[in-house]
Amino acid sequence: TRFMTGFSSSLASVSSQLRGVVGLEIHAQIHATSKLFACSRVAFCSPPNSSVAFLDASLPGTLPVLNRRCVEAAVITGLALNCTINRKSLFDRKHYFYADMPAGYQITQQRLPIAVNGSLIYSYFGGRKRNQVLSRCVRIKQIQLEQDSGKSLHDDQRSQTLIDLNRAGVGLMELVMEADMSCGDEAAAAVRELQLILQTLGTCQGNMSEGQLRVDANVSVHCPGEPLGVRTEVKNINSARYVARAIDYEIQRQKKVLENGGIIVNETRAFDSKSGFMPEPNLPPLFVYEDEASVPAGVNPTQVVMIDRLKAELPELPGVRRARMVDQYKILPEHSFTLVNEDGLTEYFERVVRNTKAEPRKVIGWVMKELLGNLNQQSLKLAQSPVSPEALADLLNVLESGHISSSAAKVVFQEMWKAPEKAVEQLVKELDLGLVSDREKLLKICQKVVDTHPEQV
Ligand SMILES: Nc1ncnc2c1ncn2[C@@H]1O[C@H](COP(=O)(O)OP(=O)(O)OP(=O)(O)O)[C@@H](O)[C@H]1O
Ligand SMILES: [Mg+2]
Ligand SMILES: [Mg+2]
Repeated sequence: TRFMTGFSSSLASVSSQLRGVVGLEIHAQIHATSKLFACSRVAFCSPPNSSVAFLDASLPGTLPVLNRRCVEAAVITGLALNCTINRKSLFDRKHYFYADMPAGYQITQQRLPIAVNGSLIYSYFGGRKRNQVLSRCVRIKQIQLEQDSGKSLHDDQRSQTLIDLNRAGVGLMELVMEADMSCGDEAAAAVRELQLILQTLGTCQGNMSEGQLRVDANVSVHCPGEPLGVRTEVKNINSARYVARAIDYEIQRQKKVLENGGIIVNETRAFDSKSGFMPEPNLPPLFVYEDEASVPAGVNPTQVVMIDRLKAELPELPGVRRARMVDQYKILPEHSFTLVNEDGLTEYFERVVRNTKAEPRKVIGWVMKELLGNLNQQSLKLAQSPVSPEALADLLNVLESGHISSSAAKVVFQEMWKAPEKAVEQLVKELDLGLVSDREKLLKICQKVVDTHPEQV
């Protein structure tokens, strides 16, 4: 008995030291009109098998032709994630047998991927009360180009499996992250930040529920300072919330298994088997060039991917934009997150600021409270707002000039929402909300109040 007690208490103390370790692999469908190696369209809601090139169906005699747009998307994404772009990368075949992969292999980049050694900086609300903005960094091991598979559709009534090849051959970027995270919240925040970056770049539409962004979570537990534990893999998670839940569940499960003296088994399916790679014989090495000067003679510079050109066209990334908002307009970091998360909201805010004398810090209050409040209440998108940034700026100018009080301005805003065709001045007049500044008039009003209230006087 004494032995058993001692044994279980030492296991319990091991368990309390155990920490989760998380590494993500993320598949992002490249936003392009055609597929990675064929001219068939990338179509999301079209009828099954209506967008299938001979290559997608693996007809004999077909050969892959690389889509330049997909390479550019991977390079742009790599640049935005601080990666080194490999001037030369290679394609490989990964063999496995699945009904929705008619060739029996996937073309991917196993040996030498297009981008390596990057990083993703993300923030999340943590701390005891979850009200602290914590900043983290996860290393990106690599970004590889590869083909998506088709889809198997199971018809239970007829007990049949049907194949839809519309998705077969769509370009994917697989982003492999190092196992730098430790819980579901971190992973979910990293996925959200990546989603925002991809959407800003336009390299992936990032709609998770439509499968445009799919997450595989690798999870293990270990005691800090000791080697990493055996990982298990939860595949194809299609929402950031599920990423957090699946990971936290898996960390708890593994802790319990170890606590009860069990071992973690590497649960990777046959689909992932490491065997079965070979160099793709139908595709030459992929070269990208630094600038025009580095393009070899005889190669048409309009037909190649040039890094300096893509770099010059990179948009302002979410992290940079948030920092600029805080710095330039002296707004709260929380508000900078809201501005960047809502499509077009930064532009709206900046347009108001440009057109008004009101301080940016005042403007942000109106945008966060009145504008977003009304939009949320009516489940409207920003683009559907009846009040334009210029109209809000007009209102704030009238408020600044002292013609109306701030509570009256709020009433006017609600009226503008209902009647966007009316100008601010007109509404102020109609509602009789203007502040009286005529001394004579004010005296008369005061005298009348005094005269009619002798007792109080
Ligand atoms: N002990 C560990 N605990 C948690 N995550 C880990 C651990 N070891 C590796 N990982 C993560 O597992 C992932 C491995 O991905 P990688 O693509 O290299 O291989 P794979 O999962 O075997 O291949 P596939 O692409 O077929 O799934 C990386 O995101 C890495 O960070
Ligand atoms: Mg992988
Ligand atoms: Mg994996």
